[in-house]
Amino acid sequence: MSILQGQYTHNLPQIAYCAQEVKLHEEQAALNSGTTLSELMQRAGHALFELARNRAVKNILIFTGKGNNAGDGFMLAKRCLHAQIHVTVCALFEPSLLKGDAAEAYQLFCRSGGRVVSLRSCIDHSYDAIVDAVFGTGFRGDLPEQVKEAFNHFKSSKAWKLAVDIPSGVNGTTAEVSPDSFQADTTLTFIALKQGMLTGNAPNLCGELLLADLGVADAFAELSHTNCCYPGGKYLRSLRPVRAADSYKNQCGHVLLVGGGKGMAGAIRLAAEACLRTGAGLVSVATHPENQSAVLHGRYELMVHGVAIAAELEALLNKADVVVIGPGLGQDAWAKKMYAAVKKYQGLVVCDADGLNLLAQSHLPWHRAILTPHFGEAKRLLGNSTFNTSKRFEMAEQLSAEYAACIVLKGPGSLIVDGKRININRSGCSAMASAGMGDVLSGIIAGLLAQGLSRFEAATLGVYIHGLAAEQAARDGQLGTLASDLFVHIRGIMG
Ligand SMILES: NC(=O)C1=CN([C@@H]2O[C@H](COP(=O)(O)OP(=O)(O)OC[C@H]3O[C@@H](n4cnc5c(N)ncnc54)[C@H](O)[C@@H]3O)[C@@H](O)[C@H]2O)[C@@H](O)CC1
Ligand SMILES: [K+]
Repeated sequence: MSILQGQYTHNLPQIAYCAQEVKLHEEQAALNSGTTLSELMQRAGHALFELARNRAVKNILIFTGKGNNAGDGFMLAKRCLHAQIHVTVCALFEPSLLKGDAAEAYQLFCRSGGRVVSLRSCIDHSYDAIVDAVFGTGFRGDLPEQVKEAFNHFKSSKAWKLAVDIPSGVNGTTAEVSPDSFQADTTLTFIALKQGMLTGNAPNLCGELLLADLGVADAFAELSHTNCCYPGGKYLRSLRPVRAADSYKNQCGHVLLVGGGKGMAGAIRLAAEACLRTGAGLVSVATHPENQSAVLHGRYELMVHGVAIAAELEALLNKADVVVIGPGLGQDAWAKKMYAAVKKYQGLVVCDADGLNLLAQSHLPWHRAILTPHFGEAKRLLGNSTFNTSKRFEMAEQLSAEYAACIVLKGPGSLIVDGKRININRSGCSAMASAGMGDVLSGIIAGLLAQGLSRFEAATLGVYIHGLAAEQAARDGQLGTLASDLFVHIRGIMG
């Protein structure tokens, strides 16, 4: 099927752009491909129509806005009229506000016999599909009240919900999400992936994500810039360390995990076991003397040291290739002594949990570290910074610059930022809100670092393995997924 016949794909590219970048270059990309923006709008309408037809939609409601996103909606509506699909277009803004290609699309719809209606006249009917053609790449800020009212009215409708380009309410550049945004089952996005759709709460609002490049992908890629990648599973799996047949344990890296304050043996044990399962050759634990036998119990591959004073820890640090600090560490005097000793360590460090909370008290950079904050920890690390912390990209980039570290900002669509490079992880539930999940992630990343992966690779592959293992564990049908349920899956994914 050619582009002109409305092609779209489930195979998403491994690169994403700011929504502004798409807006900036779409016209030139069209010209360089021998076409026009008006033709692109027709292609967008055609792709939407093919998608609706493949779903055997019979009775469709389309909400329209005042920009070109609405133009795509009118193109879809016109095709529905011609195909004798019952279509209702509810204009949430006066059509007289439409300009250029969108105004022309509206005229075409009217000339085909279409009429727009108000929200009041469509709320008492039911539809098998509801389409959001209100805002796309031009959206900023919060949704206007009449748009919220329309979306809220159909919130519990069982209709299939399709977002045109981006669900209205999602900022395609920053990933900020307005309250009452459109909750799509499917989003058909155009030309290129927009980074703001891929992280935080935005992926939940997009539902299944499809792409129609409208035949201008190559021209667009030549014109546009991005430092944001969206690596696929095949690439990520290619990063897995491979063990030579004649290797021995001392060649596979030695990780030292520091944590487990009084009465908190579980977190460090989870992190240490994740490290073993990811393939680290030797795994040592430095924990409060009270926890020594609890951490060792049942996992005799670990070397567990009860450590009371900094000098004991320093001796262990000298033997380690990679250090993890934070799981179950606490913030008492013992924890502060351990943290201070690790902060002086010159090698690679993964810092999580209370390690991050102690770091937030000093705000000192940590070269060679990977920091793995969730949203709350990230806010603490940024202190009294006044910028809007719902902007995930800015937040992660600022953390990376301030701490000179690689940042893993956890959450659905985890962001991995190292200097100027940004990855968005594809796995949906890398930071499931259950006890111990973060500890397992820090252990996986350290295990990968120990086997020679770069910070960026270890963080990227680590988040992928963790997310995939969590998804697989959840699919097993347990009531709640336990962090330790991930272990068996980690082995499978590591191959
Ligand atoms: N011919 C073209 O230019 C093409 C455009 N495309 C579509 O056009 C879209 C982009 O079009 P536009 O640049 O017109 O942008 P939008 O259609 O997203 O709308 C922008 C309009 O909404 C207003 N607006 C933004 N945020 C608002 C808020 N919080 N409250 C109230 N009003 C707000 C802006 O002032 C502007 O009038 C894409 O997402 C895509 O769907 C595609 O069809 C490809 C071709
Ligand atoms: K939309």
